[in-house]
Amino acid sequence: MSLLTVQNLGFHYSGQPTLFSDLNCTLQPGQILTILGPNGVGKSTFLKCLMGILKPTSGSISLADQPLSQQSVRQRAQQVAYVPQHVPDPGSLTVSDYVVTGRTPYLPFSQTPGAQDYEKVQVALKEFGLGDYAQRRVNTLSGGQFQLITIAKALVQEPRLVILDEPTAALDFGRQRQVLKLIQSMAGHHFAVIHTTHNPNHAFMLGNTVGLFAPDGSFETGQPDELLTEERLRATYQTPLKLIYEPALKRTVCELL
Ligand SMILES: Nc1ncnc2c1ncn2[C@@H]1O[C@H](COP(=O)(O)OP(=O)(O)OP(=O)(O)O)[C@@H](O)[C@H]1O
Repeated sequence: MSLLTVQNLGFHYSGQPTLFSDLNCTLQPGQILTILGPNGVGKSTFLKCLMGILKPTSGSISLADQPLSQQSVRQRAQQVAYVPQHVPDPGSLTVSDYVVTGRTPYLPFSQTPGAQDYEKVQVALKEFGLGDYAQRRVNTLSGGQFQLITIAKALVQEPRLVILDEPTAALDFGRQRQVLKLIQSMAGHHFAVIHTTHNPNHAFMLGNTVGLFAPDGSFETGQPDELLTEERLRATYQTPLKLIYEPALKRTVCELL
């Protein structure tokens, strides 16, 4: 049984051309799917279909063998956490009060979070080295700090699948590594993770599975070393680049020329 099964998925915005029309993939617990593709090809749109935010034009999505469309919002939220590219401004909440909203799918109607929920928040914040930020107002954080907080909120949701749309976009080099290591650690704890990135090196670093959108919207999955050829990456990004096997790293790196 797969955790996630996507079959023949298609989508177009009303009155717009088709973005993708036959997208297929499966995901098991502990698997990481790194999604690459050019700007505007439909990566975020695909993630929104997975979250039930957008209704696919065709095809099907099942979570733990149950069609996504038959699951309640609460059921879905207990299984899947999503960190969008643009998170709505949470105003002047403290970091702690913002992150604890990740516990909402587990709280009985109109019940406020308790001590156990806040403990989970502290654990998640410490994981990011942000334990001291608990009482800071969210609207006083930098863009990168806020991005980490949104991932911490997804973690306290304790889902089976974590979907992250460009989680490293606002992060410095060190924080990027921290998030990639966190993704690896989540997979090690049997979470499945789907994330998008514009850096092919993230796919080579994580290994596991890569999903590549070609400029025409076709989508293929495979092992990074097999799927990410120079030819495919050049065609994807319409730019000269080179793949080099780096023995000291024991992996391939992608360099722009
Ligand atoms: N609500 C909308 N209505 C109409 N078109 C939209 C809407 N949202 C996105 N699009 C268009 O759909 C296409 C795919 O957008 P999407 O955000 O999924 O791309 P992406 O691959 O995530 O891009 P990026 O890498 O730049 O974040 C783009 O051409 C975008 O302009």
